Amino acid sequence: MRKRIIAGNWKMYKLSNQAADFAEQIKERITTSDKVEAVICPPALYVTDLLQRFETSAVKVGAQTMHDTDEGAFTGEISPAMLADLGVQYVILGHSERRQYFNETDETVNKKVVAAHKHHLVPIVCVGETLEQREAKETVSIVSAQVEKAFADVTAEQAKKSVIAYEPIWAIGTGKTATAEDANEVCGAIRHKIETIYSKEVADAIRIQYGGSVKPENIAELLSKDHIDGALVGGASLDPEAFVQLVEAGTHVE
Ligand SMILES: O=C[C@H](O)COP(=O)(O)O
Repeated sequence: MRKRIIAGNWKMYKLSNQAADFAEQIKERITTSDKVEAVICPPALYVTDLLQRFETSAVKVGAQTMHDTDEGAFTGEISPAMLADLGVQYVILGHSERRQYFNETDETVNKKVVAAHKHHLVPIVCVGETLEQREAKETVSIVSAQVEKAFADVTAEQAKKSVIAYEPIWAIGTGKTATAEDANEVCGAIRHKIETIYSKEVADAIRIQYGGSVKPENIAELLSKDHIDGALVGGASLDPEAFVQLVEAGTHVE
């Protein structure tokens, strides 16, 4: 069975003392488990502090984005080499907010996925359709194309270690969740796409999360589905109690 992954994407929320309080509240409550891993992706400014606070905890730290080159004259950017140097293990790439507000494209996402693997960072590659695309029944073709482009030049061994987050854009921060059946169907289509690009072995190994208004109240049903290996959580991950409950669901749900 694939190890589940519950990742909190804090986006641009929390001041430093709030980030520290959160870490202190959860660090001893989340313990190492064979079934689930927990990742917090804070604003980049807090990465170092959280890495220290979680040093003896099972909670891992991820970044929300990065540049695709090791260094250079790119004011304001953070490189994969810098993240790896600090001990960051995960990086969210191609989140729909990055695509919408910061001009990220399938091509730039692909460069970042390749760069992440070069530095042994696990990419959480986000894909998802708009409401318009869903209504036009284009969901599977859109996410399949996003996956294909994101994984260009990524080896099978690297793909196996990757995480894909299926996040329907219309479900992000809206309180609307895809039904567990719909989410599972799309995650299954993504797994099938990975099988056609690589092999069944890679498709069986890669972890696919669902994201979009995931909360303690709806995570159990989502995790009970075959193709859903975890969640990428925005709003609910800001609350320590809710985050602990989400991770606990990862160990309890069959
Ligand atoms: O990265 C997380 C997603 O954008 C979901 O955010 P949300 O849980 O607030 O809907």
